Amino acid sequence: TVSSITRTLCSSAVRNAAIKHVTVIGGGLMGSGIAQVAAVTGHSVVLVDTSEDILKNSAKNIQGSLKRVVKKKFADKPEAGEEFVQKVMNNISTSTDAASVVQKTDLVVEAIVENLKVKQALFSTLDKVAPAHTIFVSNTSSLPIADIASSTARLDRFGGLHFFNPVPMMKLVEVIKAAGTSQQTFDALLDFTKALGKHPVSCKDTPGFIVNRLLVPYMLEAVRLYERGHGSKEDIDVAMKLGAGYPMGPFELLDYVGLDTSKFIIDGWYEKEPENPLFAPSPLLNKLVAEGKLGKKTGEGFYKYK
Ligand SMILES: C[C@H](O)CC(=O)SCCNC(=O)CCNC(=O)[C@H](O)C(C)(C)COP(=O)(O)OP(=O)(O)OC[C@H]1O[C@@H](n2cnc3c(N)ncnc32)[C@H](O)[C@@H]1OP(=O)(O)O
Ligand SMILES: NC(=O)c1ccc[n+]([C@@H]2O[C@H](COP(=O)([O-])OP(=O)(O)OC[C@H]3O[C@@H](n4cnc5c(N)ncnc54)[C@H](O)[C@@H]3O)[C@@H](O)[C@H]2O)c1
Repeated sequence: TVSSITRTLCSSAVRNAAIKHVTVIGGGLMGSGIAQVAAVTGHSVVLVDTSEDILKNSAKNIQGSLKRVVKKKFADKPEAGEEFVQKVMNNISTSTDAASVVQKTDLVVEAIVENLKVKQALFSTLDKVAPAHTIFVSNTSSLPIADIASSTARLDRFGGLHFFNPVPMMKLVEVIKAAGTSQQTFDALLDFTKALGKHPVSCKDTPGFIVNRLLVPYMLEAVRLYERGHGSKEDIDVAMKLGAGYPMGPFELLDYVGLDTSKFIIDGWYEKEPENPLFAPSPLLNKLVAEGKLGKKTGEGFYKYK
């Protein structure tokens, strides 16, 4: 029955775990996925964003993604599938006021815009109102965890959890131990990652951790290859899919990740290491972002959608 499946998903691991209640800040691409996965695995989740309209859209996206999962899992039992979606959605509430909801939370996962000052301002506010035991993590793609944590007085209870897009499908989570992160916090984050059904890898607090330090320069090299006229976008994408076994080509993946997020990442690294040719800005990427063509999420990036 659906209850037994839900019971299996919401395993006793969650009942005994240190992290039961999770606040996810940012209901965009990543925050919605993180909230979904935490809710599916039996955690109580509050999803926070800046407006009710955005949160309505986040809930719609989570429901859409759950329906894709259910279509397979409950192929011959659509009613049980509906019940499952409802149960998961019941584990998620929403709010536009982070400070008022963190009072009961064990973990705050931040997935807002990739901007150090904005992230610091958020954590500095939350640090004053969250309970002492609450662990803070950022899902940042490229910023040093220690720089974000410096806005708080809980360096030992601050770390990184870097998820991958689309969160419900991607098995990896990079767990980042910054200079101040305590072993107890790091262990709790490893346990939480496993309770989500994900595979953790341990990372140092270095630019791009593991995946993005390799993936982002690769994607930018593809844009530069295209800018030089050495291949069409379509051919470069097909080449990397059929010749290197990647599920998406670099242009498809840039559109999927978001061109604004990709630009934030590369600009930040360029500022720190302007002599590194792998971090050089791309005129084409900058132009698309200036035109509001941010990829799949806005209907157009390197390609058109819809
Ligand atoms: C920059 C950041 O800091 C870090 C990052 O996140 S970098 C980006 C990392 N992500 C990647 O590299 C993604 C690469 N792409 C992929 O792995 C795959 O293309 C993909 C899993 C996204 C989609 O798979 P693909 O076979 O191409 O397409 P599709 O047939 O639509 O989907 C495959 C399955 O995934 C499911 N799926 C895809 N997206 C989903 C979602 N958001 N929710 C639920 N299910 C989803 C589909 O239902 C489908 O299931 P089925 O095969 O059993 O029917
Ligand atoms: N897109 C990816 O593939 C990916 C993968 C891993 C990590 N990340 C990182 O995750 C974070 C979020 O990325 P995304 O792709 O989900 O972005 P997104 O633009 O889809 O969503 C960000 C959300 O945060 C909200 N927000 C902004 N400021 C806020 C605030 N002060 N309080 C509450 N909500 C606020 C926005 O309204 C928006 O809904 C970034 O740090 C990004 O680098 C992105």
